Amino acid sequence: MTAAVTYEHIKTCKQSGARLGRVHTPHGIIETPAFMPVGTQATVKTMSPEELKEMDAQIILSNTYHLFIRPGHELVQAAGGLHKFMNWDRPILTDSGGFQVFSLSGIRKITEEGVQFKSHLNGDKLFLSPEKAMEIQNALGADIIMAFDECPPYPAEYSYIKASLERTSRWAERCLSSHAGKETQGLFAIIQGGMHEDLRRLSAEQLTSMDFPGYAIGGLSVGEPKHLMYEVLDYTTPLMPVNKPRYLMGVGSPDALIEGAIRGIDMFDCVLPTRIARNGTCMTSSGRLVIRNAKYAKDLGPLDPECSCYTCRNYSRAYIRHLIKADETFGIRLTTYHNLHFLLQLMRDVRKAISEDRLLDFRDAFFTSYGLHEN
Ligand SMILES: O=c1[nH]cnc2cc3nc(NCc4cccs4)[nH]c3cc12
Ligand SMILES: [Zn+2]
Repeated sequence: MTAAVTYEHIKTCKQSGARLGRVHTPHGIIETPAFMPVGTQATVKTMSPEELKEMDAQIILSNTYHLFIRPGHELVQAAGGLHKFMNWDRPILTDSGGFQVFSLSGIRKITEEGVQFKSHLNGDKLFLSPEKAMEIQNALGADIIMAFDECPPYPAEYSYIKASLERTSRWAERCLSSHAGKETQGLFAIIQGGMHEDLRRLSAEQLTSMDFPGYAIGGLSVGEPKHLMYEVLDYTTPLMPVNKPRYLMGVGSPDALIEGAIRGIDMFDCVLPTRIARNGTCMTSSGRLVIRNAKYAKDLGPLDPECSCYTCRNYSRAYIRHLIKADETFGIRLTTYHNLHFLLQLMRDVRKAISEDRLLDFRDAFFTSYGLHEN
């Protein structure tokens, strides 16, 4: 039986080594490199599915941890699964919950079996394990699901990171066996190993020997300096199979998306565009713009003169600033729409630059205009 999720390599950029590809899933094809908007609680905050399609979001993310504690994966399953529940008929990826347990719930205890923790909502004692994470993600029905892993804290002792990645590999094995027979979903493993080349190699070897349909790089975008993240990518992506999707978790900012693509990454996700939109910070072609700033009070121009999105075609900075200052939800909808469109458009431009073998030139031009000089 053919795997539910497969990678099709289209071409490699002659100038940068970045690759153009397609990820085939049961709910459609994803042109890569791709940015995935995050819809943690079964919604990309304030956006409708129609608006997400309008900006051509190809795939969105949702979170196992959040949907497990509320409304519960059984309810979503009874509603026909996550696609039906949230009226999204394109691909969905769910994270496995491990990372959210560590970043959200206070009390927790890690054992070989799994993780005991308290719900950050009501303090209920809960438990997640590789098997439980597979049961939940199977009930939710996402096209791509993630193995249950531990993202070690940053920084952490070498010995802790080594022991943790070895357990993550044993957990990956358990995910594979409990997922067996449910090939309607593609199960990706997550490479750990902190910022150590030998440990990244060890994790990659252990996981690629188990033959997953796709591989993610975890343990990054956890507070480390950007140059360190790029260094880890420099020696980790070459360890990953060329014929499988490569997903960098939790990244990111416009510069990180471009630098990640140059290093062979195919898929990215980040809460940044939606999160900063809620306090009125916008990504524009000449850098970040904080709309609350008084200098925009009478500015009747668009958020970004270079942008063709719904927000920039119909509303002024003065109007959006007024809405944000007045705490009007429509203001957040307009900044969210623009920020998501900005990153989705950036990835369309990246794919075009790869197809024309000029991604390094594109990066230099983008960084100059965005105000990112080599630091
Ligand atoms: O190793 C990981 N395993 C599974 N999920 C993750 C999600 C991740 N998201 C970020 N960074 C983005 C952030 C989102 C919220 C706080 S940091 N880094 C991440 C690492 C992992
Ligand atoms: Zn715009």
